[in-house]
Amino acid sequence: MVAAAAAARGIFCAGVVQTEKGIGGWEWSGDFCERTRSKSKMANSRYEYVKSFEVEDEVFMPNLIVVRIDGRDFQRWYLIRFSQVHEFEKPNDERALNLMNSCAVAMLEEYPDIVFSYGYSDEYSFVFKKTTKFYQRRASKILSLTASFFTSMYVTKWKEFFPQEKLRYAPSFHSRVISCASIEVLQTYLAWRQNDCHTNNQYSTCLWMLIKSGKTEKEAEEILKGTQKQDKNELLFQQFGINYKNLPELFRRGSCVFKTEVEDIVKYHEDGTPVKRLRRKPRIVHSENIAGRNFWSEHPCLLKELGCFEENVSKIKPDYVRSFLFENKLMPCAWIVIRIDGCHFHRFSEVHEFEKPNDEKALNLMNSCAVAVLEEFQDITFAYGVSDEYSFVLKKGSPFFQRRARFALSFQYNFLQFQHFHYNLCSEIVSVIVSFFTSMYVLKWKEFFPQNDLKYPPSFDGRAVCYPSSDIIRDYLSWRQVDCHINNQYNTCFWMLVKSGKSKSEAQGCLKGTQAPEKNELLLQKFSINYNKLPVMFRQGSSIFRIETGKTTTFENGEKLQNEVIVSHCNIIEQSFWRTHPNILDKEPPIT
Ligand SMILES: Nc1nc2c(ncn2[C@@H]2O[C@H](COP(=O)(O)OP(=O)(O)OP(=O)(O)O)[C@@H](O)[C@H]2O)c(=O)[nH]1
Ligand SMILES: [Mg+2]
Ligand SMILES: [Mg+2]
Repeated sequence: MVAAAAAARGIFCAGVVQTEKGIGGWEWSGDFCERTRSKSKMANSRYEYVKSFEVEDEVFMPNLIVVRIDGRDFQRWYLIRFSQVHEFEKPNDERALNLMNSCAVAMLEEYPDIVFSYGYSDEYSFVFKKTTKFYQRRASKILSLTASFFTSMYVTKWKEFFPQEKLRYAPSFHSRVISCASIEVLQTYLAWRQNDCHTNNQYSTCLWMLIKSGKTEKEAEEILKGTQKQDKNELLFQQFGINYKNLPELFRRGSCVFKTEVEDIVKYHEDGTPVKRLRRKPRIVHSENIAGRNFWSEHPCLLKELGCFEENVSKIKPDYVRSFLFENKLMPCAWIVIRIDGCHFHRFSEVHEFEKPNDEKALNLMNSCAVAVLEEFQDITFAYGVSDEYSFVLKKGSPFFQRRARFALSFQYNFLQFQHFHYNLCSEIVSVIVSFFTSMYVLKWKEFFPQNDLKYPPSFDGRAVCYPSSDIIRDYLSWRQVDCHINNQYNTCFWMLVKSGKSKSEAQGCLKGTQAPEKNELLLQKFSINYNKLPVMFRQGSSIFRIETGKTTTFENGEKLQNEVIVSHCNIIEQSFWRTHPNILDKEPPIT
């Protein structure tokens, strides 16, 4: 396969690979209204074999699916804390918690398969109904979409909860799937999370009271070392006159959101009497024991969609907790691609009136978000984007800690630029990239569409695929560029025909079975369009990578060449591109 691909590269001309079969050796696999609306979606080219590296990650029945999202760097003290930068009140900021709750309500409104959720601090767990078929139960799709939609809501709703406070940088969340083999396991999971809420809240209440009373953080930590629950309650009462039980339920118990039936007035009769209907609406509840039999049995919808709790949880079994902490790892020493794709962007582009078939502003917005991703994550060496998708290539894996150490030595910009992934943790990498990208998309929207409001929050899904060699990673990228070309050529013809008065099905008929040269001919003859003169971004997609600026920065222990992230619209199938930029796939950036 690789040899075949290399042969195709050899006969590449003027930006388009021409073979007997067409562009990039692709063969037409079907005729559809718009190419990107096709059932198979991806073009059928000789590079298509790269799809065989994708692995299935279905969460099989009867496992219950829980997705937990967690704010990235909201707390970890060694990085700039999101909560500190935005001056959250200590230990609990009611506005921040209400914002989290409001996003959780939006989640339940958007995804009917989520039947229960529980959250405190910067985390939220979403429980899907036992029969869910959401995204064919594929773990990475579910976890990425959940993190993305939540992030989108968080950024969108920020102003509502923090009217005085500007978002200083893009918040993002990581997420993971916890699969619970039975309702008993789910019950333990919920008990575990609520127990954590209680323990953390009690600890941080004591800690911050001590700090506010004049102790240093270190002194306060020392005082609390080894204390039991009862000791902490005593400390609060004796020293600060605080009865822990009287603190707000929101802080002590966390919040759950689930749907209950409420009577809604839908309209009024002529005589003024209301017409009421029962509606299922998400409700926020602060229950003392969310894993208790009593609480669960009070809510028929939870019993129906998830099952009933046989007994109360007497002890949180450590073996169960181990399973909650388990995460899938990606293959070591492989190139990793994270491909993200806009969720239902066909609708999104219609609602936001994107130009057809290509909207320059929308593509530039995607590119700008991808640049931000490369600036944030040094481990990403290359990105390629087209339409509503972006592929991010992570450097062939060296161990996470080694990388951290190396970059710590050459510390050059601000801290934010030196965040790395817990290397092989699949859900961590996928969710963080998708979430950060989404955050950027919402934040940057006005910069690219100053006249148009975002009508609803966009979301993206993502997946990770490992490729063992740089030849194959190049074939992967070639596959995406061939796809870009095929879609663009088809869509350009299709929309020109439609704009000239043909119906969509007539346009489809005209293009049925046509090959690349015929489409170019059609554009030239009928519309005087030279396909190769169309904007290069539409024809070749966008590639993003770092180049050296030629400048250096001096540190105590040496010098480092500066680099910058650039967007380029070039042919990445050709050998010449990779020869000109050997750093991207072949060697690590030089550090002296
Ligand atoms: N008009 C216009 N539409 C675009 C543009 N970029 C992306 N789109 C739309 O986004 C869609 C992207 O294709 P897909 O990702 O396959 O479809 P989707 O609707 O996002 O569906 P899922 O990805 O399965 O959720 C295209 O079919 C277009 O309808 C653009 O620049 N202009
Ligand atoms: Mg899409
Ligand atoms: Mg797409």
